[in-house]
Amino acid sequence: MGTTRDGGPVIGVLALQGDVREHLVALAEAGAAAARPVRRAEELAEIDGLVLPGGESTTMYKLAAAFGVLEPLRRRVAEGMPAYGSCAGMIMLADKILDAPSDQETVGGIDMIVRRNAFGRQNESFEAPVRFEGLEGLDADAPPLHGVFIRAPWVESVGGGVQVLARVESGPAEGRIVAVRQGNLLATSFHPELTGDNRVHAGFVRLVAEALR
Ligand SMILES: NC(=O)CC[C@H](N)C(=O)O
Repeated sequence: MGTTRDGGPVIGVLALQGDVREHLVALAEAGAAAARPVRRAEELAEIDGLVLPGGESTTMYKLAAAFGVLEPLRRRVAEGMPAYGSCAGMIMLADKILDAPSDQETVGGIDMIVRRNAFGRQNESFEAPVRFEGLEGLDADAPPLHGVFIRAPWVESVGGGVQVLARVESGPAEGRIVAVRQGNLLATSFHPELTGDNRVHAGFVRLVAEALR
């Protein structure tokens, strides 16, 4: 889908709820030709890739269903449109979720089980360095990302086609998966959009550009 545009890909941010503005800024800084909010199915047809922001996934799901954007979004993701989800957005991209209301659905696409609010009360919000690999510009030698975790999910388990990009490196949650990639789909438990370090967004912009070729 999508057509090549001069100057780089056009990337949307699902703008139903959550930290939309921060992602728009990060995408613009990371080299997207245009970054625009997306609320409706028609707008979804005009983008080359989509970011699903951080926020609250139960609300995001309900609004996506109410705005009639959930099914079209599932279709475009199934057709191969690149997408990146941070935190609540990661939950939205999971094929299966735990500790969510029983009627909460996702867009899906990544063969993983994600646990909401997984880090528990004591560790509800915290910051930690995250070494990230498997995305252009973010190999094992790159300086770590500053991981901002806010009532964050973790990835409980992944299927065979999913690449693990980062794990928690110390503390009680050591070893837990916090970043993954499956094909054109990318997800992080944490919020690079809140840090001013746009390397994950730059990697995503490149991924979208490559998918257009
Ligand atoms: N910072 C976040 O996006 C938190 C995610 C939130 N706990 C949820 O379930 O959607």
